[in-house]
Amino acid sequence: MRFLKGHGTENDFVILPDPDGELELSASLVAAICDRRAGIGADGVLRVVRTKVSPEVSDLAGEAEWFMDYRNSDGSVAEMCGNGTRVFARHLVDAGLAQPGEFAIATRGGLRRVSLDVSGDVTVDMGLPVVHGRSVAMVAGQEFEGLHVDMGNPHLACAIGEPVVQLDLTHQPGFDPGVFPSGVNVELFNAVGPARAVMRVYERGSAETRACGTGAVATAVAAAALSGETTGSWTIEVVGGTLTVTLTGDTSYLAGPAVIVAAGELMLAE
Ligand SMILES: N[C@@H](CCC[C@H](N)C(=O)O)C(=O)O
Repeated sequence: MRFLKGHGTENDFVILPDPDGELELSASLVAAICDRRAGIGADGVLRVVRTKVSPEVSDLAGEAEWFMDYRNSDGSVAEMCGNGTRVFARHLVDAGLAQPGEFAIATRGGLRRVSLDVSGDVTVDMGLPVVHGRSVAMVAGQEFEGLHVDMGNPHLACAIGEPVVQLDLTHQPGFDPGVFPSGVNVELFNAVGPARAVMRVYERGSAETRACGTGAVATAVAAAALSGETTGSWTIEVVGGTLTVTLTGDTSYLAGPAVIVAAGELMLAE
């Protein structure tokens, strides 16, 4: 099986081209591929499959030729992945499967429009963030309150007082299962200046990652709310680089670099 490896601000993915949807991608195979010692190593897998042969999203086939089938590194399925969408778009263009410029990608969270610019940055229209109210996360024995933001997938973005670099994010934060019955991605951030935040994230299904695109948008929404704003452009510093989030009131955009770094043949099998 051919694979590629790519990342967006060091949120890294194994890309599996499977245009006709022939691959049986079990949770255990995904976990084996993402294993950083015994596999290739990644935060998740992006299966590249034609939308029309993907029953989950085949209704989107008229608008998007390709479906990003995203899996977390533990093999679980997620609705959306912002950085994954950007890396997926980069792969489609590099592989000649899409024209540079603007096009749509099908995800479980719906259609996402992407555009590539000459600098190499990829921007995704992430849709309108949906704010559900406040909830709490327990991180290393401390309780933090945050904003519950739905980006297609669930987020709890918490502004905290202590520097995020000092946090112990080794373990899955505690959360209210009544609020998040399918789990949650937890962002911890420091608002560090006008329209700028430093963020770390513990992702559902993947542990701490060096960036999370949907989490960056959730963080921008929570940081904007702190200063009574709902629109504007936010710089989100993540462990793996810098992302730009623009909130328009009607939708949100996520922009940043996305690169393919390797290609090869996968020897792992079920
Ligand atoms: N890294 C992603 C989010 C991936 C999915 C997430 N772990 C979930 O289970 O919802 C991003 O860049 O958005």
